[in-house]
Amino acid sequence: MRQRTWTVVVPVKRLGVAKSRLRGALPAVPHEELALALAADTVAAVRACPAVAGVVVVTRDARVAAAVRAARVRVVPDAPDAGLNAAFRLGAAVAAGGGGWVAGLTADLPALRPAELTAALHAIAAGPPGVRRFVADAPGSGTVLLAAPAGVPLDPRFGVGSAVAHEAGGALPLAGDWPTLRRDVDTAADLAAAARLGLGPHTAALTAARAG
Ligand SMILES: Nc1nc2c(ncn2[C@@H]2O[C@H](COP(=O)(O)OP(=O)(O)OP(=O)(O)O)[C@@H](O)[C@H]2O)c(=O)[nH]1
Ligand SMILES: C=C(OP(=O)(O)O)C(=O)O
Repeated sequence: MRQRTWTVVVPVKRLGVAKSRLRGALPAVPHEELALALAADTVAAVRACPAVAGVVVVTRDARVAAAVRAARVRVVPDAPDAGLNAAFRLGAAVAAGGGGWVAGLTADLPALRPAELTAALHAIAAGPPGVRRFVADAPGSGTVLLAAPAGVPLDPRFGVGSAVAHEAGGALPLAGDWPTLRRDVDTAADLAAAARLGLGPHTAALTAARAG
């Protein structure tokens, strides 16, 4: 897919309350730095994907907004402040203005490789027309990516058990060997698994600081 036909929505929670299950995973690193690094690496990988025309980051956090600002990134204040799905809906409404495909992606994918995201987006666009698709996380119960064709509402149902919820809502699961896309980081064990895949530079710098 050579054309940039996708807008990707990435909600990021306020750093002080984000990724609470990960708190203490890197004892020498302030938790907010770790949460910020995960988001920064995720957004950088999305920006590097040739299929992506734009990124919409939905956040109330000024540090996140400052860190992700770059070409093709639009920061939208999480004005509803009503949870992850409300943030996805807001971002999707903004992204729909682009007129292409819209994808919602979680911001906790620090090992994400642009080539894997590109492959997943390509598979979605080449699949059955008019249908929402999702990519489950590594354990299979959650969702890392939900995609909707132009004109179809994203209808996000993220949260515990979201893979079942998305399928029940009519989205089709996408099979594919994309370990860095599926590797969301909720716990210290997830972070270790992501490190084995290869972390993006922001998160890698923090884990290196711990080692040193
Ligand atoms: N803008 C926004 N983003 C959110 C919100 N809730 C979660 N997110 C983001 O959505 C992604 C996936 O959510 P979770 O894995 O549940 O993250 P979390 O709520 O920060 O983590 P826990 O506290 O451990 O449950 C993370 O990258 C969060 O930053 C929200 O209310 N608003
Ligand atoms: C937000 C989700 O889950 P988790 O918090 O486990 O990443 C999800 O998978 O929809």
